[in-house]
Amino acid sequence: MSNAPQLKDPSLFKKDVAYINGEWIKAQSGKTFEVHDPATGSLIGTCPEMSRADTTAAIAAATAAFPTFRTTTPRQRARWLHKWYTLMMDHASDLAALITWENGKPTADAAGEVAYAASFFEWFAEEAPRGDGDTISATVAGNRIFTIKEPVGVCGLITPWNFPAAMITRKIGPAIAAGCTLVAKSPGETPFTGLALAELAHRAGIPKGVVNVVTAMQNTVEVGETLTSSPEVRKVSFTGSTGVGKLLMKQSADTLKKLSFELGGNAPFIVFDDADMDVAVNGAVASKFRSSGQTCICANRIYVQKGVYEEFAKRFAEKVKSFKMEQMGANFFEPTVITGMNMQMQLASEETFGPVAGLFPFETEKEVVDMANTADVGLAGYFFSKDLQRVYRVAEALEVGMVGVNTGLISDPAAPGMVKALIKLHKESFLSCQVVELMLSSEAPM
Ligand SMILES: NC(=O)c1ccc[n+]([C@@H]2O[C@H](COP(=O)([O-])OP(=O)(O)OC[C@H]3O[C@@H](n4cnc5c(N)ncnc54)[C@H](O)[C@@H]3O)[C@@H](O)[C@H]2O)c1
Ligand SMILES: N[C@@H](CC=O)C(=O)O
Repeated sequence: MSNAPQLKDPSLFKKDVAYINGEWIKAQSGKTFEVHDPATGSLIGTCPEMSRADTTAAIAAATAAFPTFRTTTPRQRARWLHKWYTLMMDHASDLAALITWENGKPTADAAGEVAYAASFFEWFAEEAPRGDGDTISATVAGNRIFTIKEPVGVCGLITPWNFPAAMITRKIGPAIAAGCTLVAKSPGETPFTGLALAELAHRAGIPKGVVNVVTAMQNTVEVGETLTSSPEVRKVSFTGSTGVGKLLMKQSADTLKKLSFELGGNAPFIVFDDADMDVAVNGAVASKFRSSGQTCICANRIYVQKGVYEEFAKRFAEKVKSFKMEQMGANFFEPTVITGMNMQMQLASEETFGPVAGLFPFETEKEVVDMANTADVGLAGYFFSKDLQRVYRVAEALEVGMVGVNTGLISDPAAPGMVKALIKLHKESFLSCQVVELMLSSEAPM
């Protein structure tokens, strides 16, 4: 059975070509790889199996484009990003259809991803003109120190299949805003969405060589080695598994690259006795089952205080039972809730990355914070409580980069990863501290 969508604009579906130096080209070897619909296993199409030679050509294009692109005004780069954002929204239904086709996520999730992905271009268009330096008092009387920010250069971007659009745009947005050029390696399982985005970059008028997208499946390691060993590539930004992150960091050592990594998670999700039960149940559903439980910031261990454990488990399981699968089949795993978990079980220490929710009972705040902090990774965490003092205490005690309080959704283009950035208080009051990382070089004295 084929789920091939009828696109309103079929030219967004790019088969057998990738985007280098403003042109749609095949792999130099002529080789291709197959991409399959994860729902049915049927063939979607083929993509170029790019190699070291193709990646080197893409790096050369980005290197040649950089001297001119870095001198464009931030305002002009903001316009390009805005245009790209508008084109994404104009083609939102086609992009969502491509995402569902190659990734398998539900159509509502795919539509949400397109809006989220486009929001990175909108947000970084607004940031582009604000990459100013500082004025600092010097230690010598009468002197002042000025700093300016410069684009770091060619960026190598590597992204995963679980967000075929959003993980690419969250890297390209800041790169373009800062005046960097780039080579993106899209995920082998879901390359067509990234290629459709490249087509929209072309239509937005982004100069040739600024955005290059290479595709590979069998040659993934070779492409990664080329990006990480190239002296022309000044920064690598990677989202994916911790194991591959470690490898890329080692490979980048010889050329001393700047690195930004978003790696695996194992988020604790804590429901205290005093939580608003409706908010907590809805938050757990949103955090655990968004994108079928395949997000790095998914609730992985759901800790529920004993006083509300039974009620929470019943209401949460009822919600999950009411899910309607768009189709059933061998490639789907039914959303599952497991109660009575303990810390010796595998789910307590491993990222599940799927639609399985394990519920752990706990008694005291100290006990749950200790359990939450046993993980060897600390990407995100969530908790639900109406006690304002507990909110600040627990938010600071959790050893994670992002904390959601009374919310299960913390993805936001304005929230930097790996920083305790987002605290959403009960009754919608909102506290946040933002550290915006544009892809800029270290500040140089004027
Ligand atoms: N922190 C985040 O924002 C975030 C987002 C999505 C996924 N993830 C994590 O990623 C994992 C699941 O995604 P995955 O299985 O696609 O991860 P993965 O690390 O296998 O793949 C991610 C990307 O890296 C590429 N890749 C794999 N091996 C490579 C190599 N040797 N050299 C260069 N590139 C290589 C893949 O082709 C893909 O494009 C989970 O652990 C998840 O938590 C994290
Ligand atoms: N980093 C992602 C989620 C990871 O899978 C996000 O932006 O939400």
